[in-house]
Amino acid sequence: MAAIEIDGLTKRFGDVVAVDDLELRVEEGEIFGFLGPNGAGKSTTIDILLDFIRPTEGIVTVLGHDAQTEGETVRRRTGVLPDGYHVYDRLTGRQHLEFALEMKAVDEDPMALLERVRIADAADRKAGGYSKGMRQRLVLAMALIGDPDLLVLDEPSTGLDPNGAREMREIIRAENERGTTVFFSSHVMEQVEAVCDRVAIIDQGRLVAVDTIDGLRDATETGETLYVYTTELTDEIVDRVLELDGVGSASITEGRLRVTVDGVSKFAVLHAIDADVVPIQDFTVVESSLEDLFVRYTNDEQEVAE
Ligand SMILES: Nc1ncnc2c1ncn2[C@@H]1O[C@H](COP(=O)(O)OP(=O)(O)OP(=O)(O)O)[C@@H](O)[C@H]1O
Repeated sequence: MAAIEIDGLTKRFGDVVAVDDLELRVEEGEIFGFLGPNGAGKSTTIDILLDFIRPTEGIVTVLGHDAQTEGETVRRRTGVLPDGYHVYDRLTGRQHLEFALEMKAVDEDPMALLERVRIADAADRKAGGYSKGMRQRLVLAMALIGDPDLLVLDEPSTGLDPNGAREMREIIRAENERGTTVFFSSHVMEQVEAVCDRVAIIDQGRLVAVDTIDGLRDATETGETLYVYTTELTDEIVDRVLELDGVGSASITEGRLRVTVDGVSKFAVLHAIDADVVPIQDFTVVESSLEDLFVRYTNDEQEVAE
């Protein structure tokens, strides 16, 4: 069964089309990345999944329930870490959980929940003194009450330092291993890439790609990019490099020679440049990044729209 099934979803706010005929299927047990630049329609889609807002058109099914007619069941089985969340500065972590458990009439151990998000040692400290990452994890602990089948995380890594983001990813993975499907929205490819099984990229409300991380990587420029520092750099040198075997592209970028290599060893290309074209002083190698792909997909879409 699909954990989330979105079929022909459109949401208009007056003249603004926030979501445009979106089709998406998230399988049970996946960590699914929902990626798009600011304003792409991510929050709107999440709000529709949880029936906080109603679609203009389309059908959304969450955990086998129609999001619109069975919104309450969907929300009961889903844990949500919203983009804008709030903690009470004067309450401790433990008090937050005790309060949330009472509200939901669930009998669980607050400490076990705090342990799952790795802030049990701060259970009796006031949340006002927590770091941003700890506050966020406290809200996540409240979302974990009742062992949800689906976790919806809206921009969970935004504003966290690299350690905080890594810790968040580890917690997400651990929850996923307990059997929870995770729907993870972000506008930063790097954060999604590190944790998700599959990724959908949306832009201006439209789906522009959906694939595994490896599949997306295959769709990017294959191979690697070399940045080569040479004793001399002219258009003629670039033309000569372009003629070498295995060179996909060559150009001058920020005073360096930028070369993409296809199907041959980068050392063969470097050797040929050094021996036949121009002496090499130094070089760096950069793996083609998914961030580049993301920028390309979303920029291309903008060009199409313009
Ligand atoms: N209540 C609303 N009324 C009018 N326009 C809205 C409303 N909510 C969202 N929009 C518009 O819909 C589009 C999609 O917004 P949405 O918040 O879903 O994007 P997002 O991908 O979540 O962006 P962000 O990463 O900035 O949160 C934007 O153009 C936004 O201005």
